[in-house]
Amino acid sequence: MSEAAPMVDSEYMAEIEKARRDLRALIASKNCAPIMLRLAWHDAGTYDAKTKTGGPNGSIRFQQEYSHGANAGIKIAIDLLEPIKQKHPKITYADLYQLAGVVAVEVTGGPTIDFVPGRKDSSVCPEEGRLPDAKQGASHIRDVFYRMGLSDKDIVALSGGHTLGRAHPERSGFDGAWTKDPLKFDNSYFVELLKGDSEGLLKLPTDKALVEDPEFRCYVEKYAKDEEAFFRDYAESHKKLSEMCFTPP
Ligand SMILES: C=CC1=C(C)/C(=C/c2[nH]c(Cc3[nH]c(Cc4[nH]c(OC(C)(C)C)c(C)c4C=C)c(C)c3CCC(=O)O)c(CCC(=O)O)c2C)NC1=O
Ligand SMILES: [Fe+3]
Repeated sequence: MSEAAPMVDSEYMAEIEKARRDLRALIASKNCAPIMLRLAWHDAGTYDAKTKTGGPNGSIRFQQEYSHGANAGIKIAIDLLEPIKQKHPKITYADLYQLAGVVAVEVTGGPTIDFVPGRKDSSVCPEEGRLPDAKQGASHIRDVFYRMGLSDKDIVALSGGHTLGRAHPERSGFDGAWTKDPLKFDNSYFVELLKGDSEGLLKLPTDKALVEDPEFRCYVEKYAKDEEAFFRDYAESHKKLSEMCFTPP
C-alpha cells in the first residue's frame, strides 16, 4: 500500500539539502555515482503510465523487487544509502533514491537537474519484467519506454546515462564500460556508439539499436556533435521520469 505523501515544508527542504551534502560525500568517498544512478532508474523505470503503478516510490528497497534479475547488484546501492536514510528519517526512500541519482549526475560533471521532493513511499512491488531486457532491440525498448509515457528522444537521451559505470558479468552477464572514463558524465557514450565496436568498450544490443534505428540515430548524431544539447535533453528526461508518480506541489 502507498504511504502518505511527505509534508514538504521548510523543515523537509532543509533535510533534503543536508541529505544532498551527505550524498555528495558518500559518492566521493565510494566512487559509487554509477550504481546510484542505476538505482534511481531501476526504482523509476517500473512506471506504467496507463495503470499509474510502479515508478519512483521506493518499492525497490524490498527484497521482492531488488531480487528481480534486472536488479542484480542494486542492493549494494540500497545498503550504501541506508545510513543516510537513518540520519534523515523524514525523507522518503522514494525521494532519497531520486536525489541520489540527481547528485550522481551532477558530481560527475553532468547537467544540473531540477529536483522537486514530495514522492511518497509504497510497499507494493511491481511484477518482474517491467525494465528493458538488454538483449533485445528497438521495438522492445519502445514498448518499455512508451509504457512509461516516454518518447524516442527520452530513450536516446536517457541511454546516455551509460556514460557512467560498467557492466559486471556476475550481475548481468555483460562485462565492461561503455566509455573510456566511466566516472565522467559527458557525451562520449554517443561518440563511441558512432565509432562502432572498439576494443575493450561495451555495447549492449539495446545500445546498438540506437544507431541501427533511423529515428533513434538522429538523436545519437545530435548528441555526439553537441554535448550541451545532450545535457539539456538529458536533464529534461531525467526529471520527467523521476517525477512520473507524482505531480510536484
Ligand atoms: C535503454 C535500455 C537500457 C538497458 C536495457 C540497460 C541495461 C543495463 N544497464 C546496466 C548498468 C547501468 N545502467 C545505468 C543507467 C541506465 N540504465 C537504464 O536502463 C534501465 C534502468 C531503463 C534498464 C537507463 C535508462 C539508464 C540511464 C540513466 C548505469 C549508470 C549503469 C552502470 C551501473 C554500474 O556501474 O554499476 C547494465 C549492467 C548491469 C551490471 O552488470 O552491473 C545493464 C544490463 N540500461 C539501459 O539504459
Ligand atoms: Fe543501464
